[in-house]
Amino acid sequence: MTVPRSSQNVTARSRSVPANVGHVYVDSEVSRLRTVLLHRPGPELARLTPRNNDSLLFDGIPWVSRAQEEHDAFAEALRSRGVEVLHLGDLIAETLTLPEARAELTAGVLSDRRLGDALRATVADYLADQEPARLAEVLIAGLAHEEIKSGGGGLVYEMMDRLDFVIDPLPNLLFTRDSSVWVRDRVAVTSLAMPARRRETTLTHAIYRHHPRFAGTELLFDPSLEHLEGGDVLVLAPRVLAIGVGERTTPAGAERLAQRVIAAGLAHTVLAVPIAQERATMHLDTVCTMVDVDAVVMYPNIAHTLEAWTVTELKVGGPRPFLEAAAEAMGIDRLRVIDTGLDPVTAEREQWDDGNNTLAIAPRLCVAYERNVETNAQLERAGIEVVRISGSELGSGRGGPRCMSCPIERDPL
Ligand SMILES: NC(=[NH2+])NCCC[C@H](N)C(=O)O
Repeated sequence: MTVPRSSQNVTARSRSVPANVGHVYVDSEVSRLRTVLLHRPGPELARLTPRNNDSLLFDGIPWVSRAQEEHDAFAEALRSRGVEVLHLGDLIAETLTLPEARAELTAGVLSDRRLGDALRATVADYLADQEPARLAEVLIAGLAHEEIKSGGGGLVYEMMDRLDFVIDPLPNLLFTRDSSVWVRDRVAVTSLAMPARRRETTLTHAIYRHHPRFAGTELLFDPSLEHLEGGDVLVLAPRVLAIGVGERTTPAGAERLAQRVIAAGLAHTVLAVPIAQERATMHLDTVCTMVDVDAVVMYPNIAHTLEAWTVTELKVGGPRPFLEAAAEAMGIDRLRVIDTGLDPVTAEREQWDDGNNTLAIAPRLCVAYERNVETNAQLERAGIEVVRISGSELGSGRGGPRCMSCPIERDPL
């Protein structure tokens, strides 16, 4: 397997990463974005085949080099607007230079019960031989049976197909939104619901606890807790969160995060928003993202039927219309919905292609996939500047600019 460009750069870049620079602060969806975590896709995408793409949560087989070009353009669109872009692959490789973190991440992979003792010992030896950048690549792209020479004489290795995975690949790492989420100066390392994604949070968990850049950061949530995914968490306004509850985040996950942010004084109100439990609406951010301090772009077919339960320190109330509950919690008269005015079929097509999944760089300035022509035109008519990126390959994983980004620092509102 060839080493992707991102990994080749790891050592060069790692030397320049200063420890714990600046404060970390996210208390809005839209204020000026300063630092964001992305993942440049690499060889993990080349593991996708028509046999495994469904279980690996991709709707097609992406053309890897084109996906990388699209992603580079996305990163450049952010960088050229003054946003610092951190790459998950670099952070993992840097974290792996620390013996304690390396031991923890290796143990995480080796605890897979499918391995059995003999193969586990062989994989342990294989991993021990890899330098940090290559080990990071293995943890991300996985390892196939054919890449290791023997199985230590055990049954598991003998019975595997040569193309089976000894370590599963993580193609959905691309969607950095889901595996961690920042609320003010703390980070919630999430608890991912789908088996294909669970191991992602061993990586984010290790980064936030070991990487010097994040030294001293308190964790709000960890992967052993109830299911919660970052795509479901929206910071509507300072101290106001919305949490989608559906295919990925459970009511218990939403309740746990609500308790914690309220107890820590990071939020006074948390809205729990039920969304249809289906692939097209796997996270709240597939149907609704913020584009201004008081405006959202929303899937028109549900905009006026979405509901919310309101959780405060004192009580749980609801359900009521989401738009009403949100405006009240945010202390504004009205949460504007950018009326995409689309016919139901266009709306459904563009929702599927992540038309509602925009990433705000600043109020009224967002990144969106170019293919959602109608939604973008309506955003512009409503005064929102749209930075268009192509996503024909990236989109095959069903995620747009918001899913592919984890804001670490935004200016205070
Ligand atoms: N925040 C998001 N909407 N993320 C999209 C994640 C897509 C990914 N293929 C999954 O199914 O998990």
